[in-house]
Amino acid sequence: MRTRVKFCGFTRVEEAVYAAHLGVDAIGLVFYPPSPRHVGIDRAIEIVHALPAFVSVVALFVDEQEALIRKILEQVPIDCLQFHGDEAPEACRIYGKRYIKAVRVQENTEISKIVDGYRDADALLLDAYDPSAKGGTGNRFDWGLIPKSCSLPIILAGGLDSTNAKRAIEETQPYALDVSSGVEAGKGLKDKDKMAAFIAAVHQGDRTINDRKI
Ligand SMILES: O=C(O)c1ccccc1N[C@@H]1O[C@H](COP(=O)(O)O)[C@@H](O)[C@H]1O
Repeated sequence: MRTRVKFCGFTRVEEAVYAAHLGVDAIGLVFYPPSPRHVGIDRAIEIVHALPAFVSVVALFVDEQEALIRKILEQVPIDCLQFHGDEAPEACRIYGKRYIKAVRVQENTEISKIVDGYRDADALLLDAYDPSAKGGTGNRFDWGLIPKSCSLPIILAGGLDSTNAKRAIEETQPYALDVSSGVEAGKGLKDKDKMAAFIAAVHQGDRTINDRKI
């Protein structure tokens, strides 16, 4: 088993290429204008074209207009969509693309019920709820709220960094980890050392769970 990793919120070509060379599985581009990590179409194209093969590109949207999503998809080679707002299942599937539905988890969130509506999603991303922001907050949520079994692969997000990634894997065994703030030098600027430390922590977590299975 290997836990996949997505680093989200790149705004610079060089940092995305560095992440790819560290072995990240996916890089996220934030097409949400209020975010400090927001990228425009031209910069997104530059970043995607600089990446080596076998690195997936995920486009993150928050309750975005269909026309703008379609415009971005026409111009930027995107592998997967990440819907981080209150998008209904029908709104997520109309593009005919792989998609990830993000859920911002609170004490009373009925994760299993939500999954029923998004059965055709490729994964369910669980992030911390924050009333003042839609994501990328660096906040964690209670991992005890994650269902023990789920019909969709779970991507764990929210406040991850190199100090808790290993434990996150050991305790929740997700399909993937997604991190933004925890590998940054400042909002929208990735830190090479933090990215490398995060990947190393994921390898350690994977070793522990693989050893347990032997
Ligand atoms: O990164 C953002 O700015 C962002 C904005 C709006 C919605 C989601 C956003 N990012 C996603 O938030 C989670 C958690 O991020 P963090 O590691 O806690 O900073 C992650 O899935 C990002 O893809």
